[in-house]
Amino acid sequence: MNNVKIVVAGPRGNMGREAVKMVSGTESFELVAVVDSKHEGMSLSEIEGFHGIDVPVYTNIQTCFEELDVDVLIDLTAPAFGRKHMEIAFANGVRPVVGTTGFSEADIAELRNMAEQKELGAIIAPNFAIGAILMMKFSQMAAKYLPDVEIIEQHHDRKLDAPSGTAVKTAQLIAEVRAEKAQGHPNEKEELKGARGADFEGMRIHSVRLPGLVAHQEVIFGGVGQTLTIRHDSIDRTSFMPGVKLAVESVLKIDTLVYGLEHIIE
Ligand SMILES: NC(=O)C1=CN([C@@H]2O[C@H](COP(=O)(O)OP(=O)(O)OC[C@H]3O[C@@H](n4cnc5c(N)ncnc54)[C@H](O)[C@@H]3O)[C@@H](O)[C@H]2O)C=CC1
Ligand SMILES: O=C(O)C1=N[C@H](C(=O)O)C[C@H](O)C1
Repeated sequence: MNNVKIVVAGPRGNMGREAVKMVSGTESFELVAVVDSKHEGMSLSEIEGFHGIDVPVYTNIQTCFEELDVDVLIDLTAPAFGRKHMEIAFANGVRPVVGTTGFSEADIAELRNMAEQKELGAIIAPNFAIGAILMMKFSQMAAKYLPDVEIIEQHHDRKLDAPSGTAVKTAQLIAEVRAEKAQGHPNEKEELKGARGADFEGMRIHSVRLPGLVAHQEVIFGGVGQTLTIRHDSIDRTSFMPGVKLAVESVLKIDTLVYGLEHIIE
């Protein structure tokens, strides 16, 4: 089989840098270009940290797809651009693997329709780390028995979206096995707005943003006389790369949109 021809959008970001490294270091993958918010017309090799990676930089993703033969787009940009990039990828017959967070349930349903109309695979994965996928799956298992649950996610202070995509996905998975449930005292009152966090079908989600953090989440269950805490920590962004690689390999074999890597990892 020929090498998978890949474009990475967001190459200078925390995740994009790791993805460029992973793609360049994978024998069966070929990095054909990057899409950046600046540096149009340059070679990636001219940008600090990318010595020897001689591929063109595009600022217009449509032009990139028109000029090059591309199989897969890896999008690691910002919530405002993920959806647009996916639509342009579908229009050009390119399969998107998207780690960018901030998609609504309506976005995902609409994008799934587009993927199916074009018979193209697409993967949106709020978290590519295997440990995080297990944290979500274990949380879904625990919620059947301990339905009172709160989520505390902690991230670096450059993160644009809150709550994190992982926290939302965790709450969605728990909601599949738990009826909507008000938690806390029925007469509780927030003396300071936001003190009880965001409300997802009664589950509270709390977002911490601090320098020094990478990506961490605790799912805390409370029962009579006991608590259970399921915690995952990404202490380095290399934790996400095996999942990105698996998603690229998997997206070539499907013709719909898959939301969440738990559907790919058996
Ligand atoms: N699914 C997962 O496992 C993970 C997902 N993420 C998500 O990935 C996204 C990126 O995260 P980071 O790398 O930490 O952010 P970052 O801010 O370090 O990097 C984003 C990069 O995208 C570039 N960019 C912005 N708009 C662009 C556009 N229109 N075209 C091309 N490039 C553009 C920026 O210049 C920046 O270099 C976020 O949405 C984050 O939540 C982050 C870590 C893991
Ligand atoms: O922005 C990040 O850093 C991360 N974003 C993803 C999310 O929103 O869940 C995945 C991981 O938590 C890191």
